[in-house]
Amino acid sequence: MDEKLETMVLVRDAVKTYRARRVLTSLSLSVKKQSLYGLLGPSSCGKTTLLNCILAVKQLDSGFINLKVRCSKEIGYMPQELALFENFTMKETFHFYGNFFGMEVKKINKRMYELVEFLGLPECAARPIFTFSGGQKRRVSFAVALFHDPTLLILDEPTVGMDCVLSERIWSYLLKLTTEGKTIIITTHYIQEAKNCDMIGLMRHGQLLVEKSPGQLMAFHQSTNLEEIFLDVCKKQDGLQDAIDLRDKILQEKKKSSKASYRLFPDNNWFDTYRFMALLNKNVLWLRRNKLAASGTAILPLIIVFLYGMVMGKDPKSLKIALLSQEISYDGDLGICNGLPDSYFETLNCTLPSLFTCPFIDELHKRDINIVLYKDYSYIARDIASNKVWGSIEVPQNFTTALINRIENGLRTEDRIVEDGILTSRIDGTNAIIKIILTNHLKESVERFYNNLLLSCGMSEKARIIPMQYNDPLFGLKESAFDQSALPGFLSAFAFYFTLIYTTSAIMMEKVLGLLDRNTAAGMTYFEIVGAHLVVQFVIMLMQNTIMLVVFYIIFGYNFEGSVALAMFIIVTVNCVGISFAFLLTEIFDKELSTAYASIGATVTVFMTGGIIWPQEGMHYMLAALSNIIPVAPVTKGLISIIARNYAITHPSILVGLFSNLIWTIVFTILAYIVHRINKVM
Ligand SMILES: Nc1ncnc2c1ncn2[C@@H]1O[C@H](COP(=O)(O)OP(=O)(O)OP(=O)(O)O)[C@@H](O)[C@H]1O
Repeated sequence: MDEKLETMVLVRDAVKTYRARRVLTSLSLSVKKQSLYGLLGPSSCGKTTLLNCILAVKQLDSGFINLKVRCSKEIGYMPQELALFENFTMKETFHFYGNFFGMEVKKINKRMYELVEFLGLPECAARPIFTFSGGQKRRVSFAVALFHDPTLLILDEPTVGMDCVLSERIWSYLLKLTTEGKTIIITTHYIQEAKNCDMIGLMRHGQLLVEKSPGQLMAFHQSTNLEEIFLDVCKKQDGLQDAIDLRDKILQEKKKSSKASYRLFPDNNWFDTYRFMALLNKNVLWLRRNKLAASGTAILPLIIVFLYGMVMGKDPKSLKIALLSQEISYDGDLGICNGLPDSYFETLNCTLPSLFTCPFIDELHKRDINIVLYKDYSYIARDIASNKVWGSIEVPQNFTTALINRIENGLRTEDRIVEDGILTSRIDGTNAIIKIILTNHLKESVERFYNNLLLSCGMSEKARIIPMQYNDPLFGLKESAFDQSALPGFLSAFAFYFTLIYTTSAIMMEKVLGLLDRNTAAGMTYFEIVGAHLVVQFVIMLMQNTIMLVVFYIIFGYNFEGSVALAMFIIVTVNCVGISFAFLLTEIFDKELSTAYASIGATVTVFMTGGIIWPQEGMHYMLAALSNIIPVAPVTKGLISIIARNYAITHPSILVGLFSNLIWTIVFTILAYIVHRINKVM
């Protein structure tokens, strides 16, 4: 059989819907080997969708596609979008695709010079592509499709943005390629351009209206103007619209029972070392080219951990408290309390040298509380409202005498006198942490003041001691510090966040630019994308984890009881959850912004449910039960066990965390793969 008459691409009864919207309706098309096939039609008629289905980037709902190629290497695809790494130079771009297709370096260079010359591209191959003009960028994209000398070329509007001279050159080059054995499918809006094609397919509303050679079309419609012919064909289709609608209805019914089938590339491996290495080099090169993003992977963790070390858990200093003492006259300062001896209580003997307001104030000063004297409560209320003071303490008029009376008379003290000897405080509740800290300081100050007072009044130590003794904790620090105890939780949440944002941004960039589709059409598999990103991500996450551990435990000196290697291992498992979740998000969303919102939402959820900001024991009981299975939450307990308790990997709290991370990594990866498959069909 004459090879030229053999069919290279055969599409039969292709039906494709995007959600409920039908884009291809029972479309059949056949492209002969070594021919130039022009697929023409108005915008949105479904040309790109058809090409994507031919390239197996998308799947038909029903119908049949057969390609006479042995592997994806035999196809060259130029998408409508640029689909180029614009930070790469032209040379790097050609080398990436050359390596991707397993070409030798010598051959890559030879091909590069040929194409640069033919397409009139800038001589300086070392210039990044973003410095090129729009037309030059399109020519680089065209060159990429031709680069590995494929047998079947699929070009989606290659001449857009090119001047008529260049466009003419490209058409004659394409014709020359067909004489050299190539088959070409080309889409264009410029209908007249297609007069050079061997065959023209006129598409409208997802259907192929006509499939004839330009000569046949012109003879049949007695016109040399393809645009006129196209309009003529469209008018006839409009006349037939009712019949077509009826046929569509029948087809819809048929579609439910028929399945799509493909005969594509039998030897398209799920993993190819050339492709993998090219992708890996590309990821490394991308980091080298994007110095800002690369340095961000180190600077962001540094900034965040330094901020944590400098901000979290530090006691608020010089908090102002209003003092309204009816014992001491208001004169704007605390001069009346000046001159207290250092060993005040030892010389006091329940009386002099001053009123008891003063030693109490002294205790507050020792805790860095700033006392401001007031003469009237209305001023205090005004200043609390405007945040000038954090609360108030009121000292009754006979505070000193009432206290002495109470100490001397014990249980016999009258109620009225007991009341006169009681301090009243009112702390602003708008900031819960300051309220807790101030209340604690007040309690400690009163306790110490009262204890010393009892001592100075000669009360025996046995009677003075409060019936509670606080021993050192078994684990953790004696002085409970929020920053120390919250650190394991923050470590795991940060590890999740850093990997999530890096992975989502790297993949979304490629997706939005159309690079994922271009490379998928060129044979790149899901496993190769994931693998190549994992290798780079692994190095980055080890660096980020090391930065966090070094800054927290060496520079800031937080307490670390357990094994650093085990902590690192646990954090790496959190990274794995972050990466797999990132893959899922990038499959679900098409826009970078949506992925960013989802990443922030997920990180906030990890912070809220991981017992980091507030203990899990305080959660709603249903959520508290769920927190044991929410991603990352269980591992926080495991990290606490390592960092504060020096437990081994065999401890149940650590095993549960590891198991949870393993399960979530697997679940997210499987879900990402399922959504990836669904996206092809949708
Ligand atoms: N992923 C998608 N989800 C939903 N609708 C889509 C999707 N891709 C394309 N469409 C819709 O399908 C229709 C056909 O789109 P397609 O890109 O195939 O048209 P086209 O003929 O190539 O148009 P143009 O010449 O303007 O590129 C359009 O209405 C488009 O909005």
